Amino acid sequence: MVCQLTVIKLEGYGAWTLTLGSDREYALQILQSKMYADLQECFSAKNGLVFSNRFDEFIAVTNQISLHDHKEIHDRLSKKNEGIKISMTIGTGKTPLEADKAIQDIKRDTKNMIFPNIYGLQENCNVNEGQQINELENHSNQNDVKILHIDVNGSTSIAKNLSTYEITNLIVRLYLAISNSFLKEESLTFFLGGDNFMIVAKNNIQIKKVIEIVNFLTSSTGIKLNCGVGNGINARSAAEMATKSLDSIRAYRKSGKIINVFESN
Ligand SMILES: Nc1nc2c(ncn2[C@@H]2O[C@H](COP(=O)(O)OP(=O)(O)OP(=O)(O)O)[C@@H](O)[C@H]2O)c(=O)[nH]1
Repeated sequence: MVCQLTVIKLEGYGAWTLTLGSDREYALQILQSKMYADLQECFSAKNGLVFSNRFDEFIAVTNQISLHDHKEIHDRLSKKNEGIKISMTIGTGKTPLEADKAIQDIKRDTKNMIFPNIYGLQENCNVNEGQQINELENHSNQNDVKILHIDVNGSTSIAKNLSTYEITNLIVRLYLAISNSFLKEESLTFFLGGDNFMIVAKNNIQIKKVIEIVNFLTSSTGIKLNCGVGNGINARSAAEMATKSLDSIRAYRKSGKIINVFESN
């Protein structure tokens, strides 16, 4: 039962932004969104999923993605963005929060730099005959990844009498409430756009607990939420199942059956 996360950071970014002068914001926004697109393309091709955490750093769920794969992506993106230093730190834990905290410690110690600007724990790597470290021991065939896809039930009608920015304010408040509740369960929430959130959850969270949290969020915010739960051997397959579960909730609703939390597999 292991969650593998990779934090991707733009290193020395703050200082580098100053070299662009004051008329820089548009350029930074273009760079950050292109970087996110490139990372999502590279990691999703290997069945991972990247969340744009704070725009200048990204959190990817990388179960089943090897150190060698990371190096390949790192080389490709470094070549494409020569002025910018990218770092990747790979960490594992029993829960997503534990993996995130491990990353913090791994990055602090330079002896954990396995390749230039790629950090990880040596003991998580196999050494092959050529004494080259090239694989993380992460090829579990178990459904280690659990992802929840939450969206607002009927957001189109809720938003009818609100302005664009008033809707944003509502979504931001909702984001904070979801993040706070799931962080207590060592699970990490990300905003996807529109009225959608994904939670990288600890894989032994009970469905009973998820229902309790979703009901608490609905009663404390006054906003009805639906939550699809998915499990998979990697992030993409877990996210696919979570979205499938959410689509099932919509299908049930159409047939008159109201369910707000559903797990497909
Ligand atoms: N990232 C992401 N965004 C989505 C997805 N589905 C819908 N959206 C976004 O969410 C917005 C609202 O769409 P819906 O959630 O379908 O609308 P709704 O009125 O809430 O309808 P129900 O969810 O069926 O209750 C859309 O404009 C999209 O921006 C999805 O699977 N992923």
